[in-house]
Amino acid sequence: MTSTPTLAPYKAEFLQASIEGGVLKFGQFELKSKRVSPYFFNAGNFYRADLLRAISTAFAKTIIEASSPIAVTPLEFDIVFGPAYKGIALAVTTVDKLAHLEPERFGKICYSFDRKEKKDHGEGGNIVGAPLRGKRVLIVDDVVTDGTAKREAIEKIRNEGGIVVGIVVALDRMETLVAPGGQELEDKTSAIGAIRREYGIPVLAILTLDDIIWGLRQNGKEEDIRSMEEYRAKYKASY
Ligand SMILES: O=P(O)(O)OC[C@H]1O[C@H](OP(=O)(O)OP(=O)(O)O)[C@H](O)[C@@H]1O
Ligand SMILES: O=C(O)c1cc(=O)[nH]c(=O)[nH]1
Repeated sequence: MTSTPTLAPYKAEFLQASIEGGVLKFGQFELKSKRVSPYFFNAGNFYRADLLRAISTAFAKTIIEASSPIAVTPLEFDIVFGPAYKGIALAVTTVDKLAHLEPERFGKICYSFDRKEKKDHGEGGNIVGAPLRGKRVLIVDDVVTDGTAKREAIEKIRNEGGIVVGIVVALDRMETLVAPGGQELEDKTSAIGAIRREYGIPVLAILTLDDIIWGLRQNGKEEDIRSMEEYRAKYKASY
């Protein structure tokens, strides 16, 4: 069984803020897939200034790392796009944080997000923020469950003439896909792996299930560690 030997300080800080802020909870939760999980990451709970700062810092640092000129394939983008609703705050605050941390490179980076329902009066349309046509777009969001919301975002961006260059999520749950009816599949592919293959784009995460288990081992409860390890052994994807 794999486990992260250590975490970058910004990831460890993000993990700690997520637990302390009640964003990452342990117990029993039914997922969108109908699977019962011993943990749940509710990005809707990042509503307090200090927590928002923790998540935007973690997104910005993950993006800065991936776009470093010394990375194998540096991520290059013009716009950070957050799918409605929870992605909106993530995109806006991440752009602000990128510009703050690296003003030379990211001082003019833009944000954009979609409306869930098209607006047919005033300025109209279904995109708010920077126009996407001809621009390289990086999607940020909380988690990937089955990938439906990410596929919809990709289609919307492409329909507006944007070029999707990658996705960064807060958490990679590292688990296998589930059939629409909730049945387990023989195939051990993850939703993130399926998106990577289908669109040929990088999908990065600030934290993974392995990271959370590593963090719990430092100062978590024995029973949480046990149920998380059992869950990982049962559902871990092969990617
Ligand atoms: O479908 P996936 O790509 O696997 O992602 C699952 C998404 O679904 C939820 O958001 P939802 O689309 O319900 O919108 P919300 O932000 O308004 O809650 C959740 O917060 C994820 O972002
Ligand atoms: O699978 C889900 O429904 C899901 C899991 C999770 O950890 N967070 C979330 O918002 N949704």
